[in-house]
Amino acid sequence: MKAHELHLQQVRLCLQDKLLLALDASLAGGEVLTIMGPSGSGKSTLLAHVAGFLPPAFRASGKVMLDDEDITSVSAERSGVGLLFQDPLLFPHLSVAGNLRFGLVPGHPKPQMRVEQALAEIGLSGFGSRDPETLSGGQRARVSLMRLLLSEPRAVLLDEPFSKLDRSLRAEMRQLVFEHLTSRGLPTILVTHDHEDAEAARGRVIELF
Ligand SMILES: Nc1ncnc2c1ncn2[C@@H]1O[C@H](COP(=O)(O)OP(=O)(O)OP(=O)(O)O)[C@@H](O)[C@H]1O
Repeated sequence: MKAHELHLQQVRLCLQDKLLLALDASLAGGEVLTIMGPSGSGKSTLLAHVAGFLPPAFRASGKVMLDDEDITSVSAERSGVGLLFQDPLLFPHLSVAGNLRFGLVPGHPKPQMRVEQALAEIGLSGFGSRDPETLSGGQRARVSLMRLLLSEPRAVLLDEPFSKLDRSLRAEMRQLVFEHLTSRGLPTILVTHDHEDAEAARGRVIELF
């Protein structure tokens, strides 16, 4: 599997002409960069910028490069940047298998087989026809992760992805997420308030102020 690289080149984000943050960072394939900092320091805004949907109230300079491609202001859908948030956003009108199939890259040669395999990879074989609401929080989180992976992203942004999970599930989910992302060579930016997340990510930590 090809490893990708993500480069934030002298990225500066301003809100009403006031500098919110300045960041210069390169992420190799499989590397997780953790961003921490107090509420309002700009963590989610940074992710929004990398995902290409910076709200109009902000001004940005610098470049976001994915491999050799300039993806500054390119939407995540088009740039191949995958997102995982606190709440697993599964479509309620689709079955678990339907949700996974939705993530699958268009034109996949064997969608049914890939979805079955994906369910097995997250320990949910036989759950394909279930409604997402009938799953536990941890099961929904795993489906959400797998749907992201099936879309074959080139980089991933995680915004507090474990904060809504029970403490007991958090460690398990952290391990699963980081194992999958690093083994696929995906550069990842993790935003979190939780030092245990940062430890599990085993990468650099940048603190915003
Ligand atoms: N759409 C917007 N328009 C104007 N200002 C905004 C907008 N979104 C966020 N802000 C402001 O930008 C600053 C950074 O917000 P941001 O959500 O990035 O912080 P954060 O570090 O992610 O905070 P938290 O840890 O609470 O999620 C805050 O002062 C916030 O009020």
